Amino acid sequence: MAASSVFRPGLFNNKVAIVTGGGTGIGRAISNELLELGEHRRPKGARVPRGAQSFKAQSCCVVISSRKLERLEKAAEEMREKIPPSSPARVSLQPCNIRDEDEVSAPCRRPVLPPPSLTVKALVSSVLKQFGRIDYLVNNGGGQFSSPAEHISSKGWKAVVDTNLTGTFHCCKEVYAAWMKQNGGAIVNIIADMWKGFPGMAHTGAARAAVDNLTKSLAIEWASSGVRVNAVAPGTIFSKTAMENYKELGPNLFKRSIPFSPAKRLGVPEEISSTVCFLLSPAASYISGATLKVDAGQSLYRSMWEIPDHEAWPAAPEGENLEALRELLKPPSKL
Ligand SMILES: CCC/C=C/C(=O)SCCNC(=O)CCNC(=O)[C@H](O)C(C)(C)COP(=O)([O-])OP(=O)([O-])OC[C@H]1O[C@@H](n2cnc3c(N)ncnc32)[C@H](O)[C@@H]1OP(=O)([O-])[O-]
Ligand SMILES: NC(=O)C1=CN([C@@H]2O[C@H](COP(=O)(O)OP(=O)(O)OC[C@H]3O[C@@H](n4cnc5c(N)ncnc54)[C@H](OP(=O)(O)O)[C@@H]3O)[C@@H](O)[C@H]2O)C=CC1
Repeated sequence: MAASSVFRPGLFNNKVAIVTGGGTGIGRAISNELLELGEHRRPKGARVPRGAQSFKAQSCCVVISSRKLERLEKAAEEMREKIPPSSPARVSLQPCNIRDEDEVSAPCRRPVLPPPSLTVKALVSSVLKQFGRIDYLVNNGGGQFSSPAEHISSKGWKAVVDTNLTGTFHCCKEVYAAWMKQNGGAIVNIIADMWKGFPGMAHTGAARAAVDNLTKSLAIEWASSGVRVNAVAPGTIFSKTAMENYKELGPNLFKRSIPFSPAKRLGVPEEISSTVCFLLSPAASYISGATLKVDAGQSLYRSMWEIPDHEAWPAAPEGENLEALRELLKPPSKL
């Protein structure tokens, strides 16, 4: 049988992608997949086939972007080391805080070292200057902290909503205005398993549900420009960086999540990146406005939030049904 028609050699050749949060965790796996650096695609012990084409096939220019320059530099260097000399794949980095839409800090005219942190507008214009096109946008940069809703400060709420909802909107809007409106393209938004609410992370649940809805609106508004907009909702996905975000709570938070997955294991970023690349690829040419859950069924299963036993609930209305229920719940009479 011929090689997979979904990820055939050269699928992403000459395309340009922006991956926010592209230097760590899920974003790193997406970037690797687009650059075809994914060792995981090769079964253990399998020999590289003659010509080795299939393993550097999805050569693409990937711009990884997030706030922390050092992280980006390290990630870009590691990725570059893996790109075979014969491959046209390129990785470029650009610090940017997706919360900043406009040219608050104007980009420098001459290249400077280190690159300045750009606003979203400046990021998009810099990528267009450098590569001349933007075929794909992956809105993966984001996150949150864990807290009961009653303890989330207004500043904390805004930080999470600004990052995950407004940041995603900024990136979609700017890439559309500056390139995709005239030239088409594909956008994938990373959201979360917030289908049963997100107790313990209410801010992110609200922001991600909003992005799910935004995905649908943009899919329709931008269809006539040939822009497809989809989302991916991951289950609990382990990476060191994701865990470290929760500081000392991290290890326990991720370990504790295992029984709540029908798979009885956590996912890894490479199990998300394949779906994202599918949605970007021509294999998904008839898919828009969709959110794909990549969670082993977690969203259909148990919630991690424990509700303690309590008697605070409003009483049920009196009547024969309540009487029967009381009868059922009566402790068995002693003989
Ligand atoms: C396991 C489950 C599934 C996993 C899902 C994942 O997504 S894994 C992937 C996980 N990866 C990520 O999540 C990566 C990205 N995540 C982040 O960068 C942060 O989580 C962020 C989104 C809050 C932004 O943070 P930032 O530093 O840029 O924002 P800032 O400095 O502007 O702060 C604003 C305000 O927010 C508040 N506040 C902040 N932290 C806490 C806290 N721990 N506690 C309480 N409150 C907190 C605080 O009020 C603070 O102001 P203050 O009181 O200090 O004046
Ligand atoms: N891991 C999981 O279980 C799940 C993850 N997700 C989501 O998937 C995405 C990737 O997470 P994951 O890889 O797991 O965790 P990471 O913590 O490794 O990734 C988060 C990335 O987002 C970047 N980022 C955060 N804030 C901003 C910002 N304001 N502007 C630009 N970039 C930003 C971070 O880089 P920097 O700090 O340099 O800015 C980092 O690269 C996130 O949106 C996350 O919430 C959703 C569901 C589950």
